[in-house]
Amino acid sequence: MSTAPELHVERFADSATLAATLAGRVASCLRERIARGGTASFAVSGGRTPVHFFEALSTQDLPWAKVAFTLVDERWVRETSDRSNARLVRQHLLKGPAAAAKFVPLANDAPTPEEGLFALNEALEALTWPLACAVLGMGDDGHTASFFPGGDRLEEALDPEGGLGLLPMRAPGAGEPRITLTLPVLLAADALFLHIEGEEKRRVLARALDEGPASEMPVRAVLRAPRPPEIFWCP
Ligand SMILES: O=C(O)[C@H](O)[C@@H](O)[C@H](O)[C@H](O)COP(=O)(O)O
Repeated sequence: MSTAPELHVERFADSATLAATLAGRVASCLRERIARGGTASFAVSGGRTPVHFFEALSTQDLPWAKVAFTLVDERWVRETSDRSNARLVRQHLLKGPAAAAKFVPLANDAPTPEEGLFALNEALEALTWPLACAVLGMGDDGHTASFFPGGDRLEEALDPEGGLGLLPMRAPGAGEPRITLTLPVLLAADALFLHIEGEEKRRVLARALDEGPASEMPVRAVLRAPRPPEIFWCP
């Protein structure tokens, strides 16, 4: 895989080994922040990739009652939908020791993300900002979070000086309307991880590391940040 020199790619033999290591890293970030400030928060991505990681994280030995977390992004669907990232979190992460953490979902009963935004921003005040860490995923189209190619608010979401932490997003490849943390909020985290699995994602990452506009493959905005994410990959 060709990478810019400053990018650190950790390769693992399989998903279980990757999950255990990433869960340990996230737990260390949280412990460090709790030691400094008493509480800590993080954000995770949804999709299909993070199931093993969620399971591994849920068993970490942490003072979970001091932890609050949210999603990096969410599809604007009910939690009964199997497209709901909150549903995935409740099934695979918010259980065992981790059930003592506070989970702030990124969707509510409002008909649209625009109408739900105010209440979500209020709910997010329960988190400790900036985040101790955030774990991103990546789609085959080069999106990360809900930074989709062709996203109607992509420019705003990727603006390093943007004042908003949470934005609705609609895009041709996104399916439902989405809601997403913005780039500055993610980059402000103490640590940022990009978790990808499989040969296709490896090829997508290689393309993203080439020159080209971030609007075409928005994950580039993260990869080109002054402090890029640590990349976790397995076949
Ligand atoms: O809600 C979402 O879709 C995600 O948070 C999204 O950004 C995800 O990380 C990628 O689409 C990868 O998804 P997969 O893990 O399903 O490939």
